[in-house]
Amino acid sequence: MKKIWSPKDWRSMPALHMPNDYPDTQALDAVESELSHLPPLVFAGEARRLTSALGKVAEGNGFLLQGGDCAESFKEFSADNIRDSFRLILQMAVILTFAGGKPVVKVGRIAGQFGKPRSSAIETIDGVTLPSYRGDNINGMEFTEEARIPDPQRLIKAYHQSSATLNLLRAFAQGGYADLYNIHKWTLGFVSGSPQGERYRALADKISETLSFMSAIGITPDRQPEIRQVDFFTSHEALLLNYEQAMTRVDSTSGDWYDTSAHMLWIGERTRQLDGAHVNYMKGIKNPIGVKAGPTIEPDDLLRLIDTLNPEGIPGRLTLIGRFGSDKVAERLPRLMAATKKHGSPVVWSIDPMHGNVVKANNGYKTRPFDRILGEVRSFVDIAASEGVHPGGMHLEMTGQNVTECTGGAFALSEEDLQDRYHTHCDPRLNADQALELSFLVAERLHSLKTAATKAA
Ligand SMILES: O=C[C@H](O)[C@H](O)COP(=O)(O)O
Ligand SMILES: C=C(OP(=O)(O)O)C(=O)O
Ligand SMILES: [Mn+2]
Repeated sequence: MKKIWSPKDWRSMPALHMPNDYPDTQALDAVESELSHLPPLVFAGEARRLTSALGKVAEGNGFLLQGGDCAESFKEFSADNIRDSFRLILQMAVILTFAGGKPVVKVGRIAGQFGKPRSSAIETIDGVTLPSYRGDNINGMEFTEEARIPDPQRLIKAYHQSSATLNLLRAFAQGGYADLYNIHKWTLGFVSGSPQGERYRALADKISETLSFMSAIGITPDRQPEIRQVDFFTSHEALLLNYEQAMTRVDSTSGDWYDTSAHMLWIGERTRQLDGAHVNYMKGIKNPIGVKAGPTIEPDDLLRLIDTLNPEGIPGRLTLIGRFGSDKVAERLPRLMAATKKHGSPVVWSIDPMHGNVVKANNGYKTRPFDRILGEVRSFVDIAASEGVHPGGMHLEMTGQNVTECTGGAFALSEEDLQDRYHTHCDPRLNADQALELSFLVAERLHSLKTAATKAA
């Protein structure tokens, strides 16, 4: 008889990258119990709506834009930061929708993206060695012995920050801010004078003209509420399975298990072992899920993951997030796409051009050159076209703030510039200007693909 899945089954399996050095395990148990009684952050019906939107992407009728911080933090938590990330995603979505002529599904790496898997468990500075920082929901970033001790109360704080973040996002998405008639107002302060700001303004002018035309022929917001509001979804890496387990609830309408900590969850590159705890947990929840696929994955491994995570072949259930590096994508991706196409189970193919393109600058900063990021996305689009697969999405680490963390872009940020505003708690993010530039360049590629397909038809 088939064993019935339970949200705690993962506990008997190898769980990589989970902290096992909480000094007080009873305090951790108490926190997990407290979390399991706190209200859900998202509802099953919303997660199902995202699955269905992603199902359309899997069919080739849409594009997934997923992005946000590498690691959210307690320190950078503010209404302005949330607004800036939200409007950056809206702007990017407008650019991509206009070029592709297809709906853009908007998913933030936000309201729960705290825990980080690290390459090394320890960090040494000036001869002092301490445990690595692992995300604000585990320990503190300051380089002191005390800060680096895991504290379970941080999970509670992260829950409440996620809840407040979601509350504001829902208000922005549904309460008028995302109204397409506001399209000019979304321009971020520091971007407004840049080449990308100019380009965005020209696009916004065109859209405003279109809205006036639509209104003149009777297509008004009271008839088409989509003009006034957007669907915006949240996501994070399902790394801390004790937190995810505590947020897992049975949906009363379907009787299915949902992880109510976010609409979409994904499995990281370091925790996608077929017989590991993370895959076991993720196969039982009904949310739409993603899995990162890096340069070491072979087609057979990927097909086994697809069969395990989406045995019923539900469209929109599974997103594959490639992250190879601009120098490896051409060698690794074609055979993976060919294999998933032949296999036939529906997937969304997305690209994360961030995690395979990390370099260490001469001054020690961890950075990512804009050209490599762009290069990986362009290769992804071209490879998908030649394999007959839909280039379904893009997964980015970015912020609405004017940071200097990735080199290059229209302002040609140099390695020396990195020290000016390097604020990330983990990996370097695209700033708003770089993210808009990338969107325009990717949009051009998607547009020429669309034009070529129309001509061939
Ligand atoms: O975000 C992804 C990983 O957590 C991150 O790239 C790890 O960084 P590290 O190599 O500095 O540990
Ligand atoms: C940890 C991450 O990436 P990956 O699992 O692809 O290394 C991440 O997306 O922050
Ligand atoms: Mn990262």
